[in-house]
Amino acid sequence: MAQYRIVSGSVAVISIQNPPVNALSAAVRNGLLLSVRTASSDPLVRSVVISGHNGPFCGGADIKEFGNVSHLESGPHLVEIFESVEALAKPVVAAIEGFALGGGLELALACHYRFGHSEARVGLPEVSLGLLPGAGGSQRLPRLLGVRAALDMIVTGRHVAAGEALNLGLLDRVTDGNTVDAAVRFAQSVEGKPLDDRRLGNRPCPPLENIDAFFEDALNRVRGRARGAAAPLACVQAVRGAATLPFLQGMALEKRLVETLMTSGQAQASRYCFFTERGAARWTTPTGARWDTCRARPISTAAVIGIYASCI
Ligand SMILES: C[C@H](O)[C@H](C)C(=O)SCCNC(=O)CCNC(=O)[C@H](O)C(C)(C)COP(=O)([O-])OP(=O)([O-])OC[C@H]1O[C@@H](n2cnc3c(N)ncnc32)[C@H](O)[C@@H]1OP(=O)([O-])[O-]
Repeated sequence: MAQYRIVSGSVAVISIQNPPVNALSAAVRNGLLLSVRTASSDPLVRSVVISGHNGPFCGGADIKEFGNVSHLESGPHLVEIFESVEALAKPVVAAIEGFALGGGLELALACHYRFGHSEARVGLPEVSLGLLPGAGGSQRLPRLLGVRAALDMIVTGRHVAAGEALNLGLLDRVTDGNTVDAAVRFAQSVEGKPLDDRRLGNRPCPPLENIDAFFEDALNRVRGRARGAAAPLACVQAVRGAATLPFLQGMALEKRLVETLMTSGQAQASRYCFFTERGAARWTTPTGARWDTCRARPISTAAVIGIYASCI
């Protein structure tokens, strides 16, 4: 569930393997933490690249595990894994192809550098599941992009294309070629360099003028759009924590907020919608026709039926 290999003599490549979207299931989380610890203790390893197997980087936490305590507790928490990544004394480069969403982007934010393919997209869509980024995203993203850009991404949950992510500073490099190869070459080029200023948890959030007025306005705007949804308001509260609290206190606030949302009826309903929308697309008929094998029949003739309404 997380493949570990050494390339170019000194670079450990950790590849997340959980098709189809490389979701961070308990097995992946166990494999990821083990791989990070192996890379940390392996004297041959001087840098690390984290990638996704067979296309996407990572579609986030495994939504199928939500509400299932045994599953959630059968692997380390994402916050613990991401703290280990960020604290590693060797540079860690995220090689993002396809998409890095939710916990997948939070993993990339815990890395010291982020490479993206030109067609990749990133985002924190947790709000669409009635949640908020619950593994450091609400605290690290504002420290990287500033409050305004981070709040926009977190409250809307929108996907950001690689070009915009590069302009925002979310990606350090964008490539049209093989992202992992480019990330390996870059990782080698930064081996031995200081990492303190690359650790987002160490950074203060860029200052924001009139912070109270800004967040009051943000809350009012979100209240107007959210129509009773709790998650968008909690997103604003979490980002305000990033702007006003030390990192660890902000992380504690994020944890309280996401734990409250996770058990809410709104989040459970959003998860149900997520899976039923996908289930509805996989229809079958009593005659055996299926969504994945049926083919549209060619239309050779058509008729027009008009309704003539006399007005005299
Ligand atoms: C801690 C952290 O802060 C928080 C708490 C989190 O991280 S919460 C999680 C945040 N992440 C998300 O919100 C991303 C949700 N996924 C999507 O937006 C899309 O899936 C996609 C990634 C853009 C791909 O679209 P697609 O059109 O190519 O394929 P698909 O048909 O949609 O999905 C293909 C198959 O993958 C399944 N799937 C997709 N994402 C999944 C996920 N995150 N967990 C589990 N299964 C997932 C989906 O149910 C379907 O299964 P099946 O029907 O085949 O059995």
